[in-house]
Amino acid sequence: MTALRIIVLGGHMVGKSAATVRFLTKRFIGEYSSDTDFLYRSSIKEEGQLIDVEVLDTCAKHIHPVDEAKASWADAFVVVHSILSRESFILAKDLIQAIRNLRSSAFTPVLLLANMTDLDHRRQVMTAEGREYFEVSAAEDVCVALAFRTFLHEVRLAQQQLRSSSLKRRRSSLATVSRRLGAMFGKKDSANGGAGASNSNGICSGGGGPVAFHSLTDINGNRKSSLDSKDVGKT
Ligand SMILES: Nc1nc2c(ncn2[C@@H]2O[C@H](COP(=O)(O)OP(=O)(O)OP(=O)(O)O)[C@@H](O)[C@H]2O)c(=O)[nH]1
Repeated sequence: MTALRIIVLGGHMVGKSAATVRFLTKRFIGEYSSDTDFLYRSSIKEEGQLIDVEVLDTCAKHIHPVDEAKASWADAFVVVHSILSRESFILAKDLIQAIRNLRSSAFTPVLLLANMTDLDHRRQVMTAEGREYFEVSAAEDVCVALAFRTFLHEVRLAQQQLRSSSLKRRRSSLATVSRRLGAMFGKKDSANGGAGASNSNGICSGGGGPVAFHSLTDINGNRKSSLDSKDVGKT
């Protein structure tokens, strides 16, 4: 079984734990905790192979939410902010910079989650600004699983490709997977009676309007993929 280690980072009360638990629902071992870092272990099936996933849900109360030890422990990073808080968005960007400074690895996948889209009327952070990311609602379970699953999928691919140490081959393969995922979620969307759809900008929309925009960035801020996947609505 292959292991994958993920750290979830972000400001206070942005929904890190809610998103983590939502993703790991029915699989997580341990308790929901908001006062300390909390490590979840789970086995997730990925293309017929069981992956041992460890997710470290960090506590925003720490002065240094990510240090060298954590940065080198992790294979990948999920940075969460709330669309209701510009401050949390700025912190998310700072955290990505901190990860960049701490990591020695050339490839460090980062997933940005913009949480609390169910409270869109109170939005302070626009989808058009800043880098691309997934928009989710941990409370209403919108796009959380899609975001994590897509991320895990691409991280695994990148790891395999790194092993074969061909940068050119890696880029090409990521694009292929992106297309496959697009087709896969497109089918699911259609099977759900068109509950979700995405426009030409890749913004996913569920029954209630725009809910997700997604991509991966490496630690240098370079976009790792451009997915055309359709929103699966409530995943
Ligand atoms: N409306 C709404 N509330 C949410 C959402 N995600 C989380 N919450 C609520 O926001 C509060 C904070 O969520 P947590 O998951 O504990 O946030 P956290 O980032 O882990 O908090 P810290 O303890 O500061 O690290 C809780 O009351 C959640 O129920 C969401 O998508 N929408």
